[in-house]
Amino acid sequence: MLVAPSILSADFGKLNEEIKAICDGGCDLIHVDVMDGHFVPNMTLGPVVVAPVAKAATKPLDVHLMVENNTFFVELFAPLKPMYISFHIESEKHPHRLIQKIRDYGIRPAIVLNPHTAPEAIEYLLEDLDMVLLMSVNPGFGGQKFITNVIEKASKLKELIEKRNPSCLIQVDGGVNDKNILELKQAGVDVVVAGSYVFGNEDYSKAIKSLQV
Ligand SMILES: O=C(CO)[C@@H](O)[C@H](O)COP(=O)(O)O
Ligand SMILES: [Co+2]
Repeated sequence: MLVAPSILSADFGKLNEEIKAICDGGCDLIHVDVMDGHFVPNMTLGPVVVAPVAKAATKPLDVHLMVENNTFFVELFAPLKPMYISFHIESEKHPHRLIQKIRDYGIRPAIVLNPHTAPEAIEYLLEDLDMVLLMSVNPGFGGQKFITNVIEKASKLKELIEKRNPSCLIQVDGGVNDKNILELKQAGVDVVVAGSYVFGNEDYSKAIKSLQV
């Protein structure tokens, strides 16, 4: 299991130290939550803050867009060369076109599904994707309770992925911790995002390793 700590739960007063700590602690990716105050009722990071993060990081960035104007934000974040950019299917009228645009920047495209969205909604996009992110909380905030039916959803998505594009990864984001990690693994999940669990632990390295099952 790959682990992507979400810096939404980091101490922004010492962001550089926090980035160094999770990288030295053995994380696989650094999850960056971008919120616009429209698609979700919260606002977070722009490229001005994320640029020094990208500079300090020794692990690749995984940018999770929670915005209405996806194209605008893809153009803003592409110069930072993240490994992944993911956008919500619920906020995009032309997902196939946007996937190509992300790939043209040399970035791996991923799509995010809110808790109510069925995996079938993206069946005909799977061939073009490197990762699908299933939200296991409502997007907008860290520290929420894990929605357990994501386990069943991950198993269903896994079947579609086996049929359409076996190299596409499944990522789960929200409320992930050492109590639900094995179930996620068994359902076929490849990458987990963990914010409050990692940054709420005194030993980031220990917390990260406890999820690398
Ligand atoms: O995208 C989001 C929230 O919208 C996440 O990436 C959270 O930041 C995860 O935080 P925890 O649920 O792990 O505390
Ligand atoms: Co996220």
